[in-house]
Amino acid sequence: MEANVPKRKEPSKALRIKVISMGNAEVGKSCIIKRYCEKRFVSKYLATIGIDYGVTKVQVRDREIKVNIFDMAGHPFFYEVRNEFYKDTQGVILVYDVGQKESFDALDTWLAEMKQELGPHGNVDNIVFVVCANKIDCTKHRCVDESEGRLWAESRGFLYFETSAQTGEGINEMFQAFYVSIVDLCENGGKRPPTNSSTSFTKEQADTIRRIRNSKDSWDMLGVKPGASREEVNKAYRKLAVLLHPDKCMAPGSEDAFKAVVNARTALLKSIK
Ligand SMILES: Nc1nc2c(ncn2[C@@H]2O[C@H](COP(=O)(O)OP(=O)(O)OP(=O)(O)O)[C@@H](O)[C@H]2O)c(=O)[nH]1
Repeated sequence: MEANVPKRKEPSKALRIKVISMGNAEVGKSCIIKRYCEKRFVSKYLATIGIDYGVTKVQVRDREIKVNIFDMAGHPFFYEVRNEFYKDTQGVILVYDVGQKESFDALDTWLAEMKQELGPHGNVDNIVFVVCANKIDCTKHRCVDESEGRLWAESRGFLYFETSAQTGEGINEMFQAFYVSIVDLCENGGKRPPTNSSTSFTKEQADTIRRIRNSKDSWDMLGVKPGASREEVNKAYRKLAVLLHPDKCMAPGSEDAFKAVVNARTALLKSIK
């Protein structure tokens, strides 16, 4: 007869993962990693030469994770060193400085560099990306706001966190969510699980909000030629209002974009005789 002894749960095998950091020089990649691993902040800038490497252990749910972190130098000079390290990566920490617009604009270039190095068979859909909007303690110099950063990240299915390596704000939360997503990915057969936010708005909505933000005047914002008729303005307005109405669109920045469109239409109708 079988003894009625509850089976002891086998501890899950430790998982080995590789993560890399990416982003322009001086945005705070090394400081974010140091803040998490060593609980300290280094105020003096010491440029990473090529690559820094470290190993750390973390616990996610009941699983032990051995993390190999490759902290990549952001300076273009180190491209030849970096390009060796993109392969076999499960997670990417993509960092920009909220006070430096170029570092935000460069995120696309970083993604392109990685895709190029992974080659035609490499698939970034099987990698967890977390975007860190870093240096949020420097409020006076901030020029990339939260909705802009969040929109960029979430429209690509990436995680987004506001961080300060200096104060520690957002750092633990960011790493925790990052590692949980990587474990989910590994347990999901290597496919990135959908984030809630990535499914709550469409690419068309995200692209439209970005276009509205970058428009140079009210005509441009509504997507009509200068001198367009009232009918053309109203038609363009209705299309945008349906797309961006706050009841229908959950994309970051949609409320501001909707208000801007309403104001643009009012201003144009006033000016058209
Ligand atoms: N105020 C503030 N300064 C920060 C923060 N994070 C990093 N810094 C400073 O920004 C500078 C650059 O930080 P690093 O972490 O070395 O930057 P990096 O992105 O690793 O740079 P590379 O190694 O050249 O790619 C240093 O002087 C840091 O002290 C932050 O959250 N707030």
